[in-house]
Amino acid sequence: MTQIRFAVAGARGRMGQAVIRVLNERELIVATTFDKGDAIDLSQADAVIDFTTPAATLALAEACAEEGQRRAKPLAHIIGSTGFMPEQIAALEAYGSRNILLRSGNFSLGVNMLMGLVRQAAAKLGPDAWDIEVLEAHHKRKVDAPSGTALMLGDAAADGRGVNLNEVRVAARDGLTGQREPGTIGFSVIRGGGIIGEHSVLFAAEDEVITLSHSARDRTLFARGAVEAALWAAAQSPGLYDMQDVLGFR
Ligand SMILES: NC(=O)C1=CN([C@@H]2O[C@H](COP(=O)(O)OP(=O)(O)OC[C@H]3O[C@@H](n4cnc5c(N)ncnc54)[C@H](OP(=O)(O)O)[C@@H]3O)[C@@H](O)[C@H]2O)C=CC1
Ligand SMILES: O=C(O)C1=N[C@H](C(=O)O)C[C@H](O)C1
Repeated sequence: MTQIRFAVAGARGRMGQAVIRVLNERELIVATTFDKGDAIDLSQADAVIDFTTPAATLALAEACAEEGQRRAKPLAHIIGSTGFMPEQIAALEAYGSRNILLRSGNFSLGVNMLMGLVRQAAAKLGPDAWDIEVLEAHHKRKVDAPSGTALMLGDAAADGRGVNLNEVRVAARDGLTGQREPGTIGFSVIRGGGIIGEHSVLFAAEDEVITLSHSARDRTLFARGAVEAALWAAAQSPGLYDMQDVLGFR
């Protein structure tokens, strides 16, 4: 089998550096790396690993599609960037007809496993007795909130209850908020120091609380998952995929 050639976007960033380390450790081919302001040349790459920003990811999706037109096999675009607005997600997903597009707010096995547990718990613990709250904590340099992972966990909880997260989401509380509305899913955010990524989903009833949580100890974890995802994606057809597909959890 021919070896997959990788491009790394956001190469000087925290995740870009971790991805390059993992690719080198695994003796995989790093064909090109680029950052903000660099020209994007994907002519030697089969898969692009992208931990940048929503705007950079959208531009890269277009570059992948244009490069894909020049060859028989489309490019795999592995997207770890978070903080997308709904209209940006729609624009990005349109590239699923031209690129192999795999996006996840968290590439760890643990969080993807947790999503299934949260969905299952939310399906059993109804809104009359159980309130769902998602808590997350990250380092002080993170620029988006709630985290992509928190939103994935919120989505899993909403899915378990058969509702749309956008219709039940409470993003912030401050001042005279009034009592909690039954059926809502609240999000709380902490930013500080070097915290890699802490996520919990609380199911709170009158007399008991269940907490399902995940703690990331090293961001290499996400880089390893993204490289696995890219190796998997390179063998797929154009379409929209996520880490649940890679792990066979769907
Ligand atoms: N899905 C997952 O498992 C994970 C997702 N993330 C997400 O990944 C993203 C990046 O995180 P992190 O590495 O910590 O952030 P950093 O700020 O450390 O890195 C982002 C990098 O992207 C670069 N960049 C910005 N714009 C462009 C552009 N137009 N083209 C190419 N590169 C560009 C930045 O360059 P410059 O500094 O010059 O602007 C920077 O080097 C965030 O959205 C974060 O939430 C993080 C960890 C895990
Ligand atoms: O910005 C980060 O650092 C992280 N971002 C992702 C997110 O938004 O969920 C994943 C991880 O928690 C680290």
